[in-house]
Amino acid sequence: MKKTLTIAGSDSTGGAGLQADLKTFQELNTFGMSAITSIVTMAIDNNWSHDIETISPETVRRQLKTIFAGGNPDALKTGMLGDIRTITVVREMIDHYHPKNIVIDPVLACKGTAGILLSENADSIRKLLLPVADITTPNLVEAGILSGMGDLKTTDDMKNAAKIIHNYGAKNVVIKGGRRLDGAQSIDLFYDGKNFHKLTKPMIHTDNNHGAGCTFAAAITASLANGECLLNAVKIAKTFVHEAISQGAPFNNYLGHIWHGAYRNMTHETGENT
Ligand SMILES: Nc1ncnc2c1ncn2[C@@H]1O[C@H](COP(=O)(O)OP(=O)(O)O)[C@@H](O)[C@H]1O
Ligand SMILES: Cc1ncc(COP(=O)(O)O)c(C=O)c1O
Repeated sequence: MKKTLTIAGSDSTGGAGLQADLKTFQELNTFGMSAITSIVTMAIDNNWSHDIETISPETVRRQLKTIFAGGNPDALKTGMLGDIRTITVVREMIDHYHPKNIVIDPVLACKGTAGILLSENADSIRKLLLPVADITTPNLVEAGILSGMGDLKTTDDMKNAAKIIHNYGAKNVVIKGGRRLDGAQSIDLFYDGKNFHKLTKPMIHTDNNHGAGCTFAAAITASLANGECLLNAVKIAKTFVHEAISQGAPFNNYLGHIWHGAYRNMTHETGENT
């Protein structure tokens, strides 16, 4: 049995965060485990504003010790992390146990929030986590922050940002253009330090996209655990999340969920990705 681990925050609505990760891990036939770093709640009486309560770094460390006591996972991902102290604990545990297949989803900006939620974490993610990442999966906003380039508007901007982020030590980078990049296609850009690959799917005109980023990174993680190469893992994840978005449903007036179970009913070729 292949084991997967997420180190991430809780989204009690079940769409994003560690809940999305665990569902995706299971859908892709891996045994999911989680270390919880924070609890996010959203306020219906305050325009769905997000509140983040962080779990103490020592509790995060104890969860990771508990998990690693069963042996290393076959792949792991990080999602929303508390603050620099949590990020430091995660790096220390990675240095101690040397797990393979590390996916860093640098969660700094959430859909449904006006601003950047965790911008102060950007520096520590850059310094402590990118150097140990087999792949990092920023969205367009996060790639702009991590690269220092600010607003990214074109695929050429994405290429330049990917190179800068690769130089910080991430072995591979996939920047999610998603709905933030204008056009009829949703374009993600994969960079392995030498070549660029564009991952393209038709844009879905929907607001039911909460959790898409978490799910994309979790599908990469599970696919790596299953022995796929990085490019294949990213292609599978693109198909997985595309199907999940296309079968999403509204949760309330502010939020629409994707359906993490959509991929299981597909015929499993990786689609038109190039
Ligand atoms: N409306 C959409 N139509 C098709 N694909 C989308 C859409 N929105 C997001 N995606 C895809 O979902 C994945 C997650 O992207 P995104 O939503 O930008 O991430 P995040 O949740 O981190 O902001 C990417 O593969 C992106 O291309
Ligand atoms: C715990 C948690 N992690 C991550 C995210 C980011 O979600 P998404 O995949 O939509 O970017 C959210 C968004 O609300 C969240 O609550």
